[in-house]
Amino acid sequence: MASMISSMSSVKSYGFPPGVGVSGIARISPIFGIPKVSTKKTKTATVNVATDLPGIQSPLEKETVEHRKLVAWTSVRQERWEGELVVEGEIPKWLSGTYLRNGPGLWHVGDYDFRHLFDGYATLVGLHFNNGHLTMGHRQIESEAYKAAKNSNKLCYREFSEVPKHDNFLAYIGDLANLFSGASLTDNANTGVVKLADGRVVCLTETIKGSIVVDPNTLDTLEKFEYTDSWGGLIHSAHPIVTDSEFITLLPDLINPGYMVARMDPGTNERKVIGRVDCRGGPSPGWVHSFPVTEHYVIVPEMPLRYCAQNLLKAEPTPLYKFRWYPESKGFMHVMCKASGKIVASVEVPLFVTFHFINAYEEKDEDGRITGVIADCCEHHADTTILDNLRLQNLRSWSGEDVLPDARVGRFRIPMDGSKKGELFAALNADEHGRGMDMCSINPSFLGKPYRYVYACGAQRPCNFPNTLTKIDLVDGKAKNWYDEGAVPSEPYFVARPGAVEEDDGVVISMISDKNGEGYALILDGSTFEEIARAKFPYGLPYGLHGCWVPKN
Ligand SMILES: CC1=C(/C=C/C(C)=C/C=C/C(C)=C/C=C/C=C(C)/C=C/C=O)C(C)(C)CCC1
Ligand SMILES: [Fe+2]
Repeated sequence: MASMISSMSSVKSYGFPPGVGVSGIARISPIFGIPKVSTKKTKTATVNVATDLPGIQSPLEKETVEHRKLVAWTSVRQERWEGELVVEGEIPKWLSGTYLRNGPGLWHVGDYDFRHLFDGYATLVGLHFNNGHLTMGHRQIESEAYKAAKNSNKLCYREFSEVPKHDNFLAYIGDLANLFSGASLTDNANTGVVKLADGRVVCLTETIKGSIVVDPNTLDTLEKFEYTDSWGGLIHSAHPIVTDSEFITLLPDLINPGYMVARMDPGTNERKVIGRVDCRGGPSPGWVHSFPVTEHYVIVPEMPLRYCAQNLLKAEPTPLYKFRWYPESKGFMHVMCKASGKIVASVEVPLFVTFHFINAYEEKDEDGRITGVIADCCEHHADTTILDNLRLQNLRSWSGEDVLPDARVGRFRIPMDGSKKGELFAALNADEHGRGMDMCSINPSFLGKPYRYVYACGAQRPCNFPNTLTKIDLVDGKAKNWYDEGAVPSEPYFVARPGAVEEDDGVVISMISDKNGEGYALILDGSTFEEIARAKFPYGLPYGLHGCWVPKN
């Protein structure tokens, strides 16, 4: 263990209560009153050693960990760590910058266990690449929700499925009022992380207040990202479109069912409205976890899995949490012109369930006229079961059966000739990626343009969660798959080689939780999809959702 940590290994002190570090090098903060972690001293550095940590996991976690060593679904063992990793293989020298990955990594407060993957308090992991060397750090995001839970040892804000318990009826009524004002909603920014064109790095979730600026180098929580406009709203898409020139976001309107599409200029905190889409079905807007854009259009999906005000008010989770499946309300895809805000197409499409759009682009005829829009997503065959699969109990208690619902690259074709209906079909035979498909990335230079390659998590069955990394060639309809038996890889993230011409010239970064309870950073060649390097973490980390790349300088 110690041999993994070079003399550069250090964890800086940020004024946490005194931990167990020696000489001011290693300091950790026990999470929520959990006993302190032991450290061992190496010849050159003090490191936090991740063995034998009584009490570091909650009772339920301890029980399940005994059955299976995988730590993807167990809380992060300490608040922070930082150090250099030993690299096996060779990291290209051109890979210079930081890969940040965010996700819900802490699923309990005191003795209370959260129930759903999406409930956990945000754990930010940074992989800092420099001249072939790799330093890793992780730390908890200091949201109000996290700090309040830490201070009071109980849940204080409404998370994805968890609601604070009320001592009496009056407190319950107060909480309902706070729900309408947004005061009781969480700011636990546990879903993604983006680098804005002006250099700020923001962690995000679906509550607007859960937008938090972090330092990509130290992983410090810097400040809340406050919007200076007066659009208000409580929720937005967790995945805004962020490039070096644009930031586009979607705000569902739960009162007059629809969506506001807005942009924000670099260096500002002010969203400016591009336009509005009125819903065509249902009593409420469809859940918009993400949406795609083309060069000229914003594509607004209206999924029959819709926000549900009644479920928002409930104290106990419903089968679909804050959402409801309304098949009779149908599904629609709307196309809005970025420049004018006008809706240029709005079509009914077959029922669908998707959380992650992959990309979209415009189809043109031989005269260059736009005839249609293609929008690709990770589509769950119009089946909401995946939400239930992502309950922690299900993830932790896998018995070896094949229980991961099928998913595919769902391709929407939206005609631009005024037709009323659009199509939805599989872009390739889903057996190529084991009928598992989610957590995707592309070469960001191809955003909104015709493209060929998708990197995602696929499946080698039997499994209960996507357990492979897959590179899909949408032109040949073929996939290359990476698999490590018993391991859970997180979203593969493509970083292009500077000066690259080919779409897949670059590397793919993922973080793996392996069957022994350990974890490593994995670097694959973007073209061959072969491993080129890996670097073991000091201990396995919890699963994470989405990442971003922050180039040096
Ligand atoms: C906190 C509140 C909400 C929060 C919603 C959140 C945090 C939603 C997060 C959704 C994510 C991370 C979806 C990811 C999907 C991944 C999949 C399907 C992977 C599949 C693998 O096969 C609201 C619900 C907005 C309500 C207010 C309170
Ligand atoms: Fe997501």
